[in-house]
Amino acid sequence: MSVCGAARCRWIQTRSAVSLLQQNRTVRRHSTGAPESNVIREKLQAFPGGSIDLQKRQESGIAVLTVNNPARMNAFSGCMMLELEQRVCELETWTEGKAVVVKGAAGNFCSGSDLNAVRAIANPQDGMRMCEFMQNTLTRLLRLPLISMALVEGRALGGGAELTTACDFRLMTSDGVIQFVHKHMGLVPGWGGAARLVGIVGSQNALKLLSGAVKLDPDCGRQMGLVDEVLHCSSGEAETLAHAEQWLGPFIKGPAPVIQAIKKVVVSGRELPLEQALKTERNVFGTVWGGPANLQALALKPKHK
Ligand SMILES: CCC(=O)SCCNC(=O)CCNC(=O)[C@H](O)C(C)(C)COP(=O)(O)OP(=O)(O)OC[C@H]1O[C@@H](n2cnc3c(N)ncnc32)[C@H](O)[C@@H]1OP(=O)(O)O
Repeated sequence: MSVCGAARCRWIQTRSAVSLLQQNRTVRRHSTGAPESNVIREKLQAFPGGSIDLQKRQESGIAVLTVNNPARMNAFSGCMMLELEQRVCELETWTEGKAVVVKGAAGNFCSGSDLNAVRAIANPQDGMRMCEFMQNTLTRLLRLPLISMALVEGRALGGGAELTTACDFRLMTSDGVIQFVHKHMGLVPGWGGAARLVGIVGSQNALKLLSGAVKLDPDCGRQMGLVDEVLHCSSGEAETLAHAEQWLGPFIKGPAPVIQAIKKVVVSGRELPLEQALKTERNVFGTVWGGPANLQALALKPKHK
């Protein structure tokens, strides 16, 4: 990414954090004086491997974000965590976009954080820094003005299961498994997955999934409300992705500014206290009222002229 792009990323990150939840007013600093986020960035940089690939399809307005580290079942290396932040940043400024599909490479979703990296930074301070970094990135992913979907083929384990909860929808292939394996690792979710899971399935179900480290198959996932659709397709990744894009079809029909506005009012309704959510809704309404799509729709209703 260019320096300009990186600066814009930081600006957007700051702006969205301030405008939406008014969090992080002060930059926490390490004893060296460097911002905490830079301390963990340097540490994560030391763990290479894999990539986070982004393909933006201008014609459909759908982006495909791929967690790509098949030799380690798509586990997140440190560099991949940093790359995810960059990719999310690119999506934040994609004004023509409507949706993003998050998937794993080579028929698996993601096996969480790379256990080699975890081992090397296995102290509470670095653990908390890494979690804060991933929480920020996944919160930004969930707040994108794009409709997001986790497409779970194969396994979504640990941090991989948490990643699925940072999307608006979850689709699973019939061989898919979502498992919050943290308990088996002597851990709890730390990338915001527990908080989001409670929001999606309720505290009773979340407690069962986390304390039982339940291997959730697609049908149980649907019953619990974690999974929105099960895809029964057998001809490989491309066909599965095509099915997922087809599923998104009705929700992304229409102009990008309207789809993005819809997502924005849902995010504010989901996250903000009512008064603030209502204010945001008015502001977002103002961006589409009298806009091209609105005027075009009015022109198609001659009876009401
Ligand atoms: C945020 C907190 C977290 O995410 S904690 C991490 C949670 N994740 C885990 O505990 C998953 C650990 N992995 C496993 O249990 C198994 O590897 C799973 C994914 C079930 C696959 O088993 P199986 O089909 O037998 O393959 P395998 O074990 O031989 O794995 C293939 C190669 O991939 C690697 N791998 C897998 N997961 C990770 C991981 N999270 N970090 C680092 N490496 C991972 C395995 O080590 C194995 O590599 P290699 O072929 O032995 O070099």
